[in-house]
Amino acid sequence: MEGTAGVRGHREIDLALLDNAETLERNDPGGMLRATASAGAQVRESAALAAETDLSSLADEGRPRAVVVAGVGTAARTGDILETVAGPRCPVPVLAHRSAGIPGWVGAADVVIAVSASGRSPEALAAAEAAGRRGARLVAIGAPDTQLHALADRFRAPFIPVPRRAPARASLWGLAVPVLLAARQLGLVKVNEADFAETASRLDADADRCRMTLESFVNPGKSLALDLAHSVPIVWGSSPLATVAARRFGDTLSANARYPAVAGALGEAGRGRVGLLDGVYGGLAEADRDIFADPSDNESGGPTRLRLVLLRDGGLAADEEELDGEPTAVEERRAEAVQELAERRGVRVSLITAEGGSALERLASLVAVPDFASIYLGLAHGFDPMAVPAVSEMKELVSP
Ligand SMILES: O=P(O)(O)OC[C@H]1O[C@](O)(CO)[C@@H](O)[C@@H]1O
Repeated sequence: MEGTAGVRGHREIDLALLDNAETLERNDPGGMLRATASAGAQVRESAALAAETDLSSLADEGRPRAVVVAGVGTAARTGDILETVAGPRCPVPVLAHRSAGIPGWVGAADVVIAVSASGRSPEALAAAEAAGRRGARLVAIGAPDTQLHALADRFRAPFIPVPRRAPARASLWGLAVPVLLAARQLGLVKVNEADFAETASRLDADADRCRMTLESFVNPGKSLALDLAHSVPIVWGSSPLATVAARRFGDTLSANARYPAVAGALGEAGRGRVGLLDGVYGGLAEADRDIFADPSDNESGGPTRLRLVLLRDGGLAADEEELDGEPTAVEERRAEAVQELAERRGVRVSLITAEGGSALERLASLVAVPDFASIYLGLAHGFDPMAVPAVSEMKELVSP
């Protein structure tokens, strides 16, 4: 056993590196920061490309029985986004399906949205193939001139092109917008042009606040990265929408920063995982913290500690949602409670509160800064945030 594959970077973070734009640029040869900063542009570009695609056949047979968004990784996250933006009033079930093919019950009454940034994930391809064979309505979304595109053509299904940006996780917004537009065509989600425009502006503004030339103390992406340095991040979302953002942060922390993270819904966590706060990395690790130490100094020599990242929806959810979903007040009380629990145990908390009017814009406001934080955290450890050796090796090992 060799045991050194994938070993790059350094265990201790390099604080100086974060404020050196030239080094940041050099250590990000693939341009992950730039690709992430294009989120707002992706929203505009995808909205325009989707508008050029004839989606009328999707609505021909009326409202479907269910919608399956099929893909893996970032592609599947677009299904979570659709589910949360459609909200509790969505008249049909929306399912993000992450394994190859589609569930056995899917048939002619359903719609399958097959998503793959590369246009060749086996999961999306198998889903498109199965949907076509079973007579389900199909729409495919991803890189043009790919296997997925060819499958859509074969089944005479609409294909919405999303120009390729490697890797897929840098294309979240470019992929999510066509999924929402396909669902809008089916009458399942209320999202309008103003929502897209405001979301794009929000993403632009956050990218500007997180730009590499801006120093850590005024750059929310860099300061969140510093908050998380040498910790085990626990990312909880206060609402279903914030939970999608929390899971997205779990994805990017793993891939860009190579940090383990526990990510999910605070409601669920409150019945079990919140116990982590009492444990070896929680209260026990905090018990012997030097109370005079600089709180911004994540001492690398000390014990590994939890860092709670709480993503709060901010009580902005439309009142009408309360009729069907969980009352906002309950979510807010829970968010207050977990902050209190953390404080009692000395566990540090990073808080991000959603801003904006529409669900999509609020989601963007919870995703943008964490996206940058994951990249800065990886860069501070000397990792190339774009090229992840374990992911490439995994692909090689499983390919036939
Ligand atoms: O649908 P795609 O573009 O092939 O990507 C699916 C997933 O596979 C990966 O590329 C990793 O293998 C992820 O980054 C991505 O989310």
